[in-house]
Amino acid sequence: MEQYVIKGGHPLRGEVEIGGAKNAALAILAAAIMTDETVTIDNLPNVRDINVLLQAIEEIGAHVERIDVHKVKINGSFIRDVVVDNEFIRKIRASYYLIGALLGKYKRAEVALPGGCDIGSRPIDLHIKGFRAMGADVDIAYGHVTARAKQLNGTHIYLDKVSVGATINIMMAAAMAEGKTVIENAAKEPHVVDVANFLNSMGANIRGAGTDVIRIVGVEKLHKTEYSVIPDQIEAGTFMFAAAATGGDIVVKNVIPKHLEATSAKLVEVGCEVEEMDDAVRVIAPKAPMHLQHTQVTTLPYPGFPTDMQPQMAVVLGIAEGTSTVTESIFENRFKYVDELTRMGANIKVESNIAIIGGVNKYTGARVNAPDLRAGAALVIAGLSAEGITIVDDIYYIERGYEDLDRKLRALGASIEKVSSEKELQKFILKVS
Ligand SMILES: CC(=O)N[C@H]1[C@@H](OP(=O)(O)OP(=O)(O)OC[C@H]2O[C@@H](n3ccc(=O)[nH]c3=O)[C@H](O)[C@@H]2O)O[C@H](CO)[C@@H](O)[C@@H]1O
Ligand SMILES: C=C(OP(=O)(O)O)C(=O)O
Repeated sequence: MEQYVIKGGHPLRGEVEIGGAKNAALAILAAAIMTDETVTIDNLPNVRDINVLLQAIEEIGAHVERIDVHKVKINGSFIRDVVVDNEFIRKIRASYYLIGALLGKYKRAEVALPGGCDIGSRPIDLHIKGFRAMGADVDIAYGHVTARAKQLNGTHIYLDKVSVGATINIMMAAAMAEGKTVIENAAKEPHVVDVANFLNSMGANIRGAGTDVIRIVGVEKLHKTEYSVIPDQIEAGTFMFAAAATGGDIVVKNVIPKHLEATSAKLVEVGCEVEEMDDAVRVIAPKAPMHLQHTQVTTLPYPGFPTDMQPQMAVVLGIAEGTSTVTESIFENRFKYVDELTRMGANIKVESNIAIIGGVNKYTGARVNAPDLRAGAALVIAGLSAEGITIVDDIYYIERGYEDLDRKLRALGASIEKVSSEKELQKFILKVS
């Protein structure tokens, strides 16, 4: 089992390059099978979830050619099967996009129920409501979602909750349905816009992505394209908070600063300087962490503060002066890092969906478990700012969504190593002691 071992206390300095957005790339890879022509996708993050989805696409017959670790060519004309299931695909969330993609193209799909981080109950009722409204029969049995339609028809759908997954999934199916679909109360996240742009580059007719009403006129066929995925706002934000927690000064490159506005605003509230450039942001943190100031944050759909940044922000607030609150309004089980952080000296009380955080002077190193992807990243940040050695177990979760996190942090001056044995762990400890 691999672990991160971190010797805290080094302010991050220098430049870091951000990769492609995992949550955009996953949907785009699924959508790529909707044409029989070859699609080239660049700026993919080289992370576990992407590789799992590519394998699943290959297993149903699509040709996947790896140009390099960030670029693939996909040809969906060889697909012979619409049943998607293996032990890995069951663990990722974005498998659900294959329902929309296969249903749109072949009018039938059978896909294992999605997994993903255990951050709440995460139903897919809105996805199903959308497919049914387009005329599909949808059943869930034996751990599979089965959807079939003689013909998919455009429809008018109101999403009762703002859902990224349902918005994108319905948009994909509707791209090849008969007639016009209107999605109301749609999610506005940058990756929704990126998937719409990708589909449009294949000949789809989607308007309004990025607003809360998306209009799609179905087309009969989609065609080849070459596309580059947008930068990952969550990876970028994670580095920005890591700079804040360590009293650092970093330039985060290859980002779209507009996508980072909520994160930047919160960093300014806690006392950091944030400088926006064309495709980069610089974060300059106050030198001693306790010079950070308390604040309040509530997670909300975009353009609100992202739930995927909530644990990382909480770690920063844990070493800020005064009492802060973090309200999680999207997922009911996203405070699983609190017990771990408490073992590092944090003072956090959770009441319902609110974490009340009393700032402490510093964290102290401990052995902690990554309970999920972003909580794991948050514990790495805590380790970077802590006194002493922190060992983060279960980094499998972190690698679902971060490419080379340890290498990128080391390039910023952090003392962090990925180890896979007790011997390697002891060697690192000896080296840094
Ligand atoms: C692979 C991927 O892109 N994952 C992201 C996606 O997850 P995911 O697509 O699962 O999240 P949604 O935006 O759909 O969920 C938002 C809220 O709607 C609820 N809901 C959703 C669908 C549904 O059919 N019924 C329902 O009740 C969810 O339980 C949640 O409370 O968006 C989340 C919110 O930005 C992010 O945290 C995840 O990183
Ligand atoms: C929750 C996340 O991913 P998933 O939806 O794939 O579990 C995330 O990216 O933070």
